[in-house]
Amino acid sequence: MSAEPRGFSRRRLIAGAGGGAVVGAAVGFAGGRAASPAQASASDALDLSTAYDFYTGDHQVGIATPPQRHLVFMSLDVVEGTTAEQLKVLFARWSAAMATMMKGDPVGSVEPSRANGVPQDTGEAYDLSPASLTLTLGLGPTLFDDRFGLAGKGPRLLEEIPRLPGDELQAELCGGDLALQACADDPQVAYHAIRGLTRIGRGLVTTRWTVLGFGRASAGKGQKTPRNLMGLKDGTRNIKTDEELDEFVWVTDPDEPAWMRGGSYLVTRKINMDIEVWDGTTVETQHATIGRDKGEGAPLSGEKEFDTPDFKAVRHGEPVIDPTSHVALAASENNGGAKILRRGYNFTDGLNSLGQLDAGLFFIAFQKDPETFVDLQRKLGRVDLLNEYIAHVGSAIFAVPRAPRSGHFLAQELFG
Ligand SMILES: C=CC1=C(C)c2cc3[nH]c(cc4nc(cc5[nH]c(cc1n2)c(C)c5CCC(=O)O)C(CCC(=O)O)=C4C)c(C)c3C=C
Ligand SMILES: [Fe+2]
Repeated sequence: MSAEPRGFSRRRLIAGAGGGAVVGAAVGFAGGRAASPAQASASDALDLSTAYDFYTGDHQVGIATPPQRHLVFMSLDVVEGTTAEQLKVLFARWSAAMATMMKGDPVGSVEPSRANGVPQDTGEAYDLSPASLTLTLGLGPTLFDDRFGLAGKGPRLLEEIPRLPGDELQAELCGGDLALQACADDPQVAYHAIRGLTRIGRGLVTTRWTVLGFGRASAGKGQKTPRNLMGLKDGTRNIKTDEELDEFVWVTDPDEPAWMRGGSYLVTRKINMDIEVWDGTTVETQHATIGRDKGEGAPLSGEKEFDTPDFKAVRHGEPVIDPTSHVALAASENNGGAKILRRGYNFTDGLNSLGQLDAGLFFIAFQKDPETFVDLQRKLGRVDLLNEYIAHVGSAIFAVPRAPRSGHFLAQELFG
């Protein structure tokens, strides 16, 4: 793990949304193996006093960190005419502010002593706990074009994601010179952090697109598997061990720039769900589409959530797990052993122009080689049964530098 939380106070230990186990006890899943909501247990509890350290060693926080409940993700563009020197100062100021806010502290005065003073910190997180806030910086491929004196200095594998099968991308939801990811167990803490960082960048960066995420749709080490907006457990077979992180997530290539070694490549996909259509399908169709059942989250070839799927199992002459189901296509067994770290969130933008629920999965994946994602999505985009119910509308890639040493700042070596 890249960071151990500091401080643990029972005082602030609270149950998860809805009060957890007891409240949900009457709810169950039709269609077979019933989930017991009583499983919503202590592992679901939050400790809002938890604070992560920004200077964590090799890896930035917000990657291997067990996913928090809320996300604010902001893509930004750098203003034309900005110099590398100005970007250097911005990264230094951002790094200092990130470290401060992750401790739960304001970035300067909330209430200036002079009546005509402008507050340095906007104040909406003033009395709130750190709430496990993590702040993560990413650098997009366009940062390394010829506008800012950084051409030729980008990471080796940082290239725009190519057009992929089934893409319905909207330009205004794609790309960006820079990305800021804030994750926290209190949405206001995450929002305050992004607001503060964009304020520090005023005049140098402009906002491009943003996503507010909730209900973490992925599981980290020791976490109960959450559900996405299709009601499916998401993250069961996610990367969870340090060995897998070393093998699939952290950049180790000695030919990569020093500031990238220990970093990773972040891919985002804003994926709309056709929720009304999904909600009108039988549970049997839903199971077949994903290749797992809904209540327990077990592979259709097994009984329990963590049973290893048997993609060769046959019943009445038919494969038990459809080869075009989502998990059959995505599983590492069927992709030469390749794995990615998923760290996505559910999102909603309210209603679309037709009055339908505008919601879906803000998919986030970290990997040492972006080609792993591209290969997977090329396959999924062609034949995944899930495609009937989803549309990829946003896409971006960012290089995530390694964590800075104490007293240094993010991507410092980039500026010579
Ligand atoms: C290109 C990568 C992937 C995209 C895009 C993606 C979208 C997507 N996924 C779900 C729901 C589930 N995915 C599950 C497993 C799973 N998904 C991917 C990759 C992408 N998903 C992988 C690599 C895996 C693991 C496969 C395996 O090893 O078995 C699951 C099952 C539970 C789990 O293991 O996490 C669900 C459910 C949605 C709804 C979605 C787009 C909206
Ligand atoms: Fe998936």
